[in-house]
Amino acid sequence: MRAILTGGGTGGHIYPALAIARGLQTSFDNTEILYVGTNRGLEADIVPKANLPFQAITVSGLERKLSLNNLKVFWQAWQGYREATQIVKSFRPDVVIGTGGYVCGPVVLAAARQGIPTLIHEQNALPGITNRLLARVAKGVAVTFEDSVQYFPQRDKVTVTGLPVRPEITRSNRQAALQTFGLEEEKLTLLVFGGSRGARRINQAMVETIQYYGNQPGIQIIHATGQSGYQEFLNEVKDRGIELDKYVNIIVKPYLYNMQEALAAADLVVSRAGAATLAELTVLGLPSILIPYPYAAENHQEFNAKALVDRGAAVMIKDAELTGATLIAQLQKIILEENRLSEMSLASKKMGRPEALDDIMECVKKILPR
Ligand SMILES: CC(=O)N[C@H]1[C@@H](OP(=O)(O)OP(=O)(O)OC[C@H]2O[C@@H](n3ccc(=O)[nH]c3=O)[C@H](O)[C@@H]2O)O[C@H](CO)[C@@H](O)[C@@H]1O
Repeated sequence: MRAILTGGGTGGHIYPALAIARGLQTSFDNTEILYVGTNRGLEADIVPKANLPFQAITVSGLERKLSLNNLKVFWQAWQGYREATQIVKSFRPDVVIGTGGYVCGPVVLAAARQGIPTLIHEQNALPGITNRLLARVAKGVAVTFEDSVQYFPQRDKVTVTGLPVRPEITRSNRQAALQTFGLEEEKLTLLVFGGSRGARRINQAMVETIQYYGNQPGIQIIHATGQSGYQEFLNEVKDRGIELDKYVNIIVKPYLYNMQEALAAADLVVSRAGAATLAELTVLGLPSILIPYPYAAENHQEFNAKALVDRGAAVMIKDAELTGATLIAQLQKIILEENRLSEMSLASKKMGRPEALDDIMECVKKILPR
């Protein structure tokens, strides 16, 4: 099996592509993979580190408002398309898979025009522009959320597969995880983080929240501030006269490298609503309070959050409404209401798709010539 994978810009498009690459390597014989991205996207750094061959083409993203710069973008897209055509011709893939981001456009299009089976994977409830356009030419469309099916008029091509999570996420054990953090088993564990880079707004609300719950019996908190927000958070805590080291039930870290353990320890999560995070929460059946990042493209995180809220798996607080007080009020409501946590947890688990990678592999098999 020879496959080209493409997708990029941010980690959100690259990690699913890497998971799919691993899936192909285990599901098909003699798999040879080529990853096509741009030199400016994060993929140029991440993909070679994952030991996959990488080739770059020239493309850049369209500005969402009318601008002269977009003329240059169109020219580059044309150039990128010609480069992609050459790459596809010389690599001769059996399949081309795109996971979103503008680099997918020329690559999937070039493959489709050469009659090569193409699959796209969409991570968000509100599909990105590139994927919406590519759905017309792709042979298969795999989506993460049931809610995004409606945006693809080509219904018969669409399969709801979910988003593959890192394998270690489902392998961790609660008891061992609590031990790692030095936390107690009979307390409710709240995990708070704001996506991979942290979220300043969440950190600000957490100052008051930590003061409220500090040394309260029955609850313990793990809070990841994000690398860049760590010092600022500590300063704000100090300015408020809070002595963090006196709170035995609060752990503050810049980043959680062992997220699988933090999730295993958690009973309730407060976070942004990125697709990877939500896939992890639902695969583990974790209830959550979601605060969508309002500046994500086309506000897609709010659509992601809504998918969980509509099914009773989460509660949403809009970023603009987030304060220490609104967060504490929502937390108290969920914690105190009888059976609320277990009902949310059940609803979350129902949305989880532990077999996402297998289902994507089925989509690949379906589009290959018999
Ligand atoms: C800001 C933005 O536009 N983000 C987008 C980006 O998400 P991006 O990949 O940045 O964010 P996600 O929320 O999807 O993923 C964050 C990942 O970081 C991990 N983590 C986080 C904190 C920590 O301390 N340790 C740790 O390991 C989480 O477990 C998760 O796996 O692409 C996704 C898929 O297109 C979109 O849904 C997101 O909206």
